[in-house]
Amino acid sequence: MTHRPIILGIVGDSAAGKTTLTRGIAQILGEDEVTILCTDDYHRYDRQQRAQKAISALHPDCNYLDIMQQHLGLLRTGQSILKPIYNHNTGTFEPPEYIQPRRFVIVEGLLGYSTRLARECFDVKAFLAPPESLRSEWKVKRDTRKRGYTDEQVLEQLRKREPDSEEFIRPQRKWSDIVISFYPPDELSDEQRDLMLNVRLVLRPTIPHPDFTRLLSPSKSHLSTAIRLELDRDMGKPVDVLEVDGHATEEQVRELERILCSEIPYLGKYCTLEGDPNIGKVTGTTGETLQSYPLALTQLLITYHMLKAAHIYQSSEPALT
Ligand SMILES: Nc1ncnc2c1ncn2[C@@H]1O[C@H](COP(=O)(O)OP(=O)(O)OP(=O)(O)O)[C@@H](O)[C@H]1O
Ligand SMILES: O=C(CO)[C@H](O)[C@H](O)COP(=O)(O)O
Repeated sequence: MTHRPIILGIVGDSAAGKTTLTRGIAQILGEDEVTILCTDDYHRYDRQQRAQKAISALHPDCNYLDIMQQHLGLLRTGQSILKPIYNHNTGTFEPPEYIQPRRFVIVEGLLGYSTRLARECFDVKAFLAPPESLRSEWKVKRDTRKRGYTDEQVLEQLRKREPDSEEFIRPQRKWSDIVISFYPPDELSDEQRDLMLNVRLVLRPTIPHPDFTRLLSPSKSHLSTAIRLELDRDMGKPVDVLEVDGHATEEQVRELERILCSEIPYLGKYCTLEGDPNIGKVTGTTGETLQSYPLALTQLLITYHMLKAAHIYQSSEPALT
C-alpha cells in the first residue's frame, strides 16, 4: 500500500530554467523518489509539421492538452501512463514510454497550467519568469550548444514566438503559488553576472509558506544586506516577496535555511547545505559548474512545500491500494 504522489508543477517559457530547477529539486528529494515529466512530449506536431503549419510549440492547439491533463489526473491517483516522447535532437516523436509515478512527480513544461483540470492536479505550482533579456541569453547559449541551432535561428524563433509567449505562456503566472525570477544585479560585468544572479520569489497566499516574518525582527537586521522580505502586489493581488541576492554569504544563507528547517523538523534530513554541498549547483550555459545560493534557497523552499504536502497527505488520506 502506498499514498498518492505529490505533484509539483514548474511552468515557464522556453529556456526559463525549468529543467535546471527540476533536476536540483529531484536531487534533494532523492532521484529514486522522483518521476520527472516534461510536457513538451505532448506536442501534437513534430518540428517539420510545425514549420509547414506555421504554428509554434507554445500554442495550445499545437499540444495534446486533453491527453496531458488526463495523464496528470492518472498520476495524481497513483496510476501509470503511457507517455509520448518528443526528441529535441531530431524534432520527431519516438515510441511511448511506460511511466509509474514515484512518491514525488515533477511536471515541467510550457503549458502545464493552461487548463483548469491540469491545474487541479498540482500540489505546488511554480512559475519561472526571468527577465526576457536573460532568458534570451540562456536560450541562445543552450540551443546553439545542445540543440544544434545557430544564434540567428534562435533569435528568429524567439521573435516569431513572442506573440504566443505573451498570449499563452506568461498569463499562466497568475495560477502559480510561487513566481521565481532569477535576475542579474545591475552593477556587475557580464561574466560576473552569471555567477551572481539574485532571485525574487513572489509568494502567493495560495499555499502556507514558512514564517519568513522572523526576517523582519531587529535581531536579524544583519541579513537585510542580502535577504529581504517585503509586501507587494503581483498581477494586482497582494503577495509577499522574498529577495535573495547573489552576494549573500554562506552564514546569511544558513540562517535563512534554519528558518525553513525549524518549522518542519523532517526537512533538515533532506535539505541542509551542510549535509549536501551540491544544493544550488548549476551547470552554466557553457558547461561550467556554478553554485548559486539564491538557486539553493529556491530549491529548498520548493522542497519544503513538497515534503509538507507529503506529510499532510500521508497522515490524513487513506493509502491507495
Ligand atoms: N538559475 C540559473 N542560474 C544560472 N543559469 C541557469 C539557471 N537556470 C537556467 N540556467 C541556464 O539556462 C539554460 C536553459 O535552462 P533550462 O534548460 O533549465 O530551461 P528550460 O526552461 O528547461 O528550457 P526548455 O523548456 O526550452 O527545455 C541552461 O542551459 C542553464 O545553463
Ligand atoms: O520551446 C520549447 C520547449 O523546450 C521547444 O522549442 C519546443 O519543444 C519545440 O522544440 P524544437 O526546438 O525541438 O522544435
